[in-house]
This record gives sequence, structure tokens and C-alpha cells, in this order.
Amino acid sequence: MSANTAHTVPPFPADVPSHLLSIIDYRKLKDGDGLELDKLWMAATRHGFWYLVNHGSVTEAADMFQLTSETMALPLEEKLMYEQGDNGKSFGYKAKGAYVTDSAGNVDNVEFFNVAIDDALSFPHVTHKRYPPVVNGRMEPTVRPFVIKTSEICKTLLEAFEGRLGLPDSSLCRLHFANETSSGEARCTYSVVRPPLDSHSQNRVSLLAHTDFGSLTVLHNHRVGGLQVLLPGSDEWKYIQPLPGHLICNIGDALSIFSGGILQSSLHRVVSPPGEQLTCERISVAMFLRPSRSVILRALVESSDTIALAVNKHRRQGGTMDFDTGSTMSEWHARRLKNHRINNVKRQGPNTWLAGKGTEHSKLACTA
Ligand SMILES: O=C(O)CCC(=O)C(=O)O
Ligand SMILES: [Fe+2]
Repeated sequence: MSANTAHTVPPFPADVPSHLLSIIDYRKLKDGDGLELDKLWMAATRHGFWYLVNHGSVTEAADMFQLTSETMALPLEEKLMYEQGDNGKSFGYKAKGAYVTDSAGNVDNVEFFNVAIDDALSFPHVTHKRYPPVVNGRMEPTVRPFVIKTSEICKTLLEAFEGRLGLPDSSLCRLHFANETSSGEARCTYSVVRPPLDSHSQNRVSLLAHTDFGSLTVLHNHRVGGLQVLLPGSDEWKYIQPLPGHLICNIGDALSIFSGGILQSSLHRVVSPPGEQLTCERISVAMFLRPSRSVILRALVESSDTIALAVNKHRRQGGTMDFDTGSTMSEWHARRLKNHRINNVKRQGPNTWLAGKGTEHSKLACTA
């Protein structure tokens, strides 16, 4: 397997429907620039997606791309020794074809390798799971620096949201960076569309429509497209153009629930790369920040009048979002993940697909 280089990858096509996401400057956020905070707030509350530039994690991400190529090149039998399984745990390998993509039972075309944030930080001590030697060899030089750098970015974003939501300082950060384990993880993602190609190859769903389970997702996808988003109020799936040096950030279910729905957790999916990129290898690297395992997913109404007002307004207007789920983060994650797995869907029937949904229930009819 050879990773695509800038020379071999055709450009992302200009004639496909794409979102012009806001571009937020991380350096300005760190400096407390009010206008940049306004831009972030607008993006996070309207769309739940934005680009982040000047984030200072280009080198760390480049090493993770290298790790992705090395890990995905392992023999399938070796990767399968680390398969995540059907019990709602996501650490380790996900083979392509393990997740459903629709209610008809079609399956995905994406491989993941997930490394627990806790394992990256505690290495060589194993907190959750063992990994192949190629990952272990890069745990200290590559995965740990990536996780530390990306966690700093996430902390800055959470602090900005605390301020705008009227929450006491550290209240969101404490839910994520306490002395407890979490399901948070770094992810290496790989997919390629292989011949025979037919008229359905273009635009085929390769990762199901979903909202992210946790709080924040920070994604490096620089060249080969495929990520699409269905923004609130829209009924058209549109691409997010991959841009070198730009992080793609999005809000997940947990932050949406904590904030009484003020922060948007939007539906997204991955389809085969558009236009001439169709048969290019697609690699993306992400970190998923999730609250600690025992944190209950409910709106923080006691800590913020802004959130309490938002919940009341939502209820008065007949909204159906559940702001008191009664689920811990760990239960929410396990339920959603189990219901993505084709083996569970086969065992338990088509309703499993519906039971796998997150906060999108309340907003839009899921179209895929
Ligand atoms: O690879 C991508 O562009 C995004 C994948 C994704 O949405 C996810 O892994 O949750
Ligand atoms: Fe996602």
C-alpha cells in the first residue's frame, strides 16, 4: 500500500455541492480574540462543524498518517486479532463490512484502528487493550504526542463553550479530564474503492450516517474527500472539502445534551470519494473526546441559566430531544456502537438500526 501523494491525487472537484464551513483561527482563540470566539460560537451552535487553522498539530498528524499506512498494511489476520467485537467497545480494529450503512443491511467500506486515549497516556501500562507491535512502537513517539496536543485543542474549545454557555469555569473540562477512564480514542481510518466499478460506485455510502457519540471530534482529512454533512434545516447531503492544514472539528451528542441542544451535533457520513478521486486511497486521522465513563448525559440546567432557558424553550416548542437520558457516557457509547454492528443487527432485527441513533432523533428524519 502506498499513501497518496499530492502529485498522484486529483484535486477535490469544484462542481460537487460542498459546505463553506467557517474557518476559525486557533491562535486567535488562545489569545481570547472576541470576534474569533463569536465566529466559533456561531459555527458550533448553527452547524456543529467548522475548520480550525493555526492549530499547531500538523507534525503530530503527519506521524499519525504514517502510522495509519503502517497499521493498515498489516496482514488481515493480524489486524483481526485486535477486532473491537460486538459488545459495544470500540478500541482496536474495525474491519470493513462490520457496520451497517442502512436499514436494508448494506455494509460499510471503511477500516479503523482505534487507540484509547487512556492507553496512549498510560503506555506501557495497559489500561484497556493491547495493540499490535507496530502501534506499540509508535505509542510514545507518535500516538501520545498526538493525543496530548489534540486534548489541548479540545480544552481550549471547551473553555470557550463554558464561557458562552454561562457555565462556571472548568465545569465542562472537569467532565472530560477527571481522574477516571473514558471511551475517548484516536482513530486511523482507511478506505479505498476497488474495481469492478459501476454506476453505483460514485456516491456509495462507505460509513453510515451518524452523529458522533461523545463531545468533540477533531479530524485531519487533507486531500481525498468523502465526508458529507446534513446540516440542521437542510435536506441535502453536502461534502466538506478536505483542505491541507485545516482541522475539521465537530460537536458530538454529549456536548449537545449538556448544553440543552444549544451546541449542534449534526448528522454526517462518508461516501466514496467524488469525481476523479473515486479510486484514491482515503486516509483520515481523528481524535474523539468523550466524557469520563460514569458521567450522566443530561443538560447542565443547575449550572447555567442559559442552558435551563434553552431546555424550557425546546420543551415549550414541542421539541423531542431528551435532555435527561439517564445514560452514562459509557452506556450511551456502548448502545450506539452495538447497533452499528452488522452481527448485532442480524441477530436482533431491523429495529437495531433505529435503536442506534443518537441526538439526530429529535431533529431530522435520518435519510440513510
Ligand atoms: O473519515 C471521516 O472523514 C469521518 C469519519 C467519521 O465520521 C467517524 O469516524 O466518526
Ligand atoms: Fe463521525
